[in-house]
Amino acid sequence: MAFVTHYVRRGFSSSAVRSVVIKNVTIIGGGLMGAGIAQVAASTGHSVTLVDTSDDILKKSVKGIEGSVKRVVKKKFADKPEAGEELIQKVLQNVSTSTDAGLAVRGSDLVVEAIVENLKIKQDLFATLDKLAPAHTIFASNTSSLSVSDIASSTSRLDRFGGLHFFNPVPMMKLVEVIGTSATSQETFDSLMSFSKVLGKTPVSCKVRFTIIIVAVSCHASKEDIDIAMKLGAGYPMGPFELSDYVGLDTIKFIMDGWSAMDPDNPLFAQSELLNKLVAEGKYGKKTGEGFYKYK
Ligand SMILES: CCCCCCC[C@H](O)CC(=O)SCCNC(=O)CCNC(=O)[C@H](O)C(C)(C)COP(=O)([O-])OP(=O)([O-])OC[C@H]1O[C@@H](n2cnc3c(N)ncnc32)[C@H](O)[C@@H]1OP(=O)([O-])[O-]
Ligand SMILES: NC(=O)c1ccc[n+]([C@@H]2O[C@H](COP(=O)([O-])OP(=O)(O)OC[C@H]3O[C@@H](n4cnc5c(N)ncnc54)[C@H](O)[C@@H]3O)[C@@H](O)[C@H]2O)c1
Repeated sequence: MAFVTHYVRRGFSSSAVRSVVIKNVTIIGGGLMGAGIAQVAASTGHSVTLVDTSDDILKKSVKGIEGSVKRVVKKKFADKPEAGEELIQKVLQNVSTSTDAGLAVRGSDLVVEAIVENLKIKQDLFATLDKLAPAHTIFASNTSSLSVSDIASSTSRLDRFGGLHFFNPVPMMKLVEVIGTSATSQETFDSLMSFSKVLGKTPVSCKVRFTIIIVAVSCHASKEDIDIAMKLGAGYPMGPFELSDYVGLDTIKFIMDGWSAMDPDNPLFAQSELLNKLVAEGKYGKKTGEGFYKYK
């Protein structure tokens, strides 16, 4: 099923409407976020290629997608199990996997990157893909904290580059931040907004930083008290420590290190000994079974 995204070029009448058909989506990075983005794209009829560095990781990604779709179906199709099973199969049929990003992007209309939160690695990936993807292909990064302009700077398609910042867990969170750089064309920005809506998300074009997590990690009250206080006092569904374990302490450390490198004198970005210790011990949170909290 192809989704035609109509847009009006800036300054042209609607008769000049050009359409971008977003049907084939390549997602690079099959971790927490990439697998979730692949799931919602496949669930809305897109043909998805999920790329990661090994078949073992991709097998785990697809297993995670299947488990997540089953959780959604269990609720949505409680009284129609056959229809639910049909949806599960349909979603899985829409997802193919590859360890060759260069090959995968050859047929893509949109490439969404959700790899490790490291600027150089993202830039190197996009520089390679820029030479192999078709001219019309839009590139988007799911980065939490890096400048989309900096990431885009390694490519020649600055007008067809933006940010698509999904929130974790992707199947449940409606919010998507669509980031346009000063070079992003209106067509690209509109296409990313329309694509997010087709996924059933609510796109906004702004940047929200998670200061709450930074402040909490530097607090000296117990993690349990802080989490309880934020849930019961501020209505958060998860406290900052619980959320950090959910996001991944490795990712949070990448973000903190990036911000402290950009703004070394800002006390908000001072190194956290506790966070550094946990990451050094491989305790990344829910994804490794232990972070600030232990998981069964
Ligand atoms: C230093 C700077 C740090 C920056 C950090 C990076 C920030 C990043 O860039 C932005 C973010 O993402 S920030 C992060 C932003 N994100 C947040 O802030 C998240 C805040 N947390 C929440 O919104 C809720 O706790 C959850 C929705 C996660 C869980 O819901 P809950 O009610 O608390 O508890 P529940 O019992 O678990 O689930 C109930 C039902 O929901 C369904 N379901 C759940 N997960 C599912 C999945 N993955 N798939 C499918 N379905 C899923 C399922 O039906 C389940 O029922 P079941 O019978 O168990 O199958
Ligand atoms: N975790 C969150 O809550 C969250 C939320 C929003 C945005 N983000 C952003 O999304 C991105 C991914 O975060 P995550 O939590 O999914 O990380 P993750 O560690 O769970 O997954 C990253 C995946 O990328 C793969 N990868 C790394 N380099 C690669 C390459 N060159 N080619 C292909 N695959 C590669 C890794 O093998 C891994 O499977 C980061 O930029 C992060 O800032 C994370």
